[in-house]
Amino acid sequence: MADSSVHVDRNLALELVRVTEAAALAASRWMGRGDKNAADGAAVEAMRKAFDTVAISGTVVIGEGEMDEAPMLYIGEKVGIYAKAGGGPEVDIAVDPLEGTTITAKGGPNAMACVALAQKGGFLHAPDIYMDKLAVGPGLPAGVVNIDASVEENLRELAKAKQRSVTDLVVCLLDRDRHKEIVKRCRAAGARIMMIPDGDVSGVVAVSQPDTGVDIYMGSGGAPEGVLAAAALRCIGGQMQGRLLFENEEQIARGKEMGVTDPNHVYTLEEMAKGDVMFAATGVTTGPMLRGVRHFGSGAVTHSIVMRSKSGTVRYVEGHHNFALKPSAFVA
Ligand SMILES: O=P(O)(O)OC[C@H]1O[C@](O)(COP(=O)(O)O)[C@@H](O)[C@@H]1O
Repeated sequence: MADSSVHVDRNLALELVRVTEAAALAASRWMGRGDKNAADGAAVEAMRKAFDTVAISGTVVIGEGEMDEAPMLYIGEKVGIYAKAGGGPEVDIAVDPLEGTTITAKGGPNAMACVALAQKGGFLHAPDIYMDKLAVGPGLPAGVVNIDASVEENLRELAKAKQRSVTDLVVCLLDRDRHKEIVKRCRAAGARIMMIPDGDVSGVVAVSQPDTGVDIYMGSGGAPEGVLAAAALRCIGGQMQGRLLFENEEQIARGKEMGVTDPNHVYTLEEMAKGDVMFAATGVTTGPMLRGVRHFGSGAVTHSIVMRSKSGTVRYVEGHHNFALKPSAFVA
């Protein structure tokens, strides 16, 4: 194995942004056109192509599915300049080329293209099932909330740590029937709720961004999205716990193949995304963290974030794309 210090080269930050920009530009062409599969397909294809020019030997560990169900960016696929040639930094990659396919199809807020990168073995190999998630922002005592504690207890402890009342807290969760009980209990405790239609990567990340007003994220969503959110929180700060929600024996067997020995294990942030981690995302539609792609005939403007756990640096990048000089970015 190569020297781990070169695994996540800081110069890769802008390379990652190019990858998420490509996916976002392609997906944005499908905004509001009512076809979530076309939007997703365009993002996947553009992201896959963009990876061909990134100076890594990458392995997709969180991707579009198994090799037999996804033609591109499937779990185990090798990507990057050195993938075939050999050499280069060996890294693991987590992708969600379009986080918020339905949002994009409807022209709603908060869809984005995301990528995370870690040293080999850095990411939890999460099967494509649900994960129960609990997240709070930075600057709080370790273990202030716990996935095994009750909703009421978590709200009480969080309010105490923030020196506020429970009525000041905002809980973010996906608007799903399965969350009715959590919603009922949060409301009964006096907390306020922010329901999002989709896109729990940005829902979780919102706890680390004071501007969003979100204090805590609760509820279940995709496990792959949980790992991506964990990668982002490792960089931007915050606490998160996740528990895989296996629904049947088949899923447990699949989990075992992927290295999950205890189906009830509660994963910490570090267990989901450990070591030196980078996270990049480009907005497809506008949300609290990122502006969506803005098209203007001969070009487009993209807004991206890229961050790294080792340095804690968070960069926002505005890309001005000229379709006359870069026709590949113009994907109709
Ligand atoms: O819609 P479900 O089944 O509740 O799944 C929740 C998951 O779907 C999303 O809302 C959006 O996923 P897509 O991008 O695949 O549409 C994720 O952010 C979330 O983790």
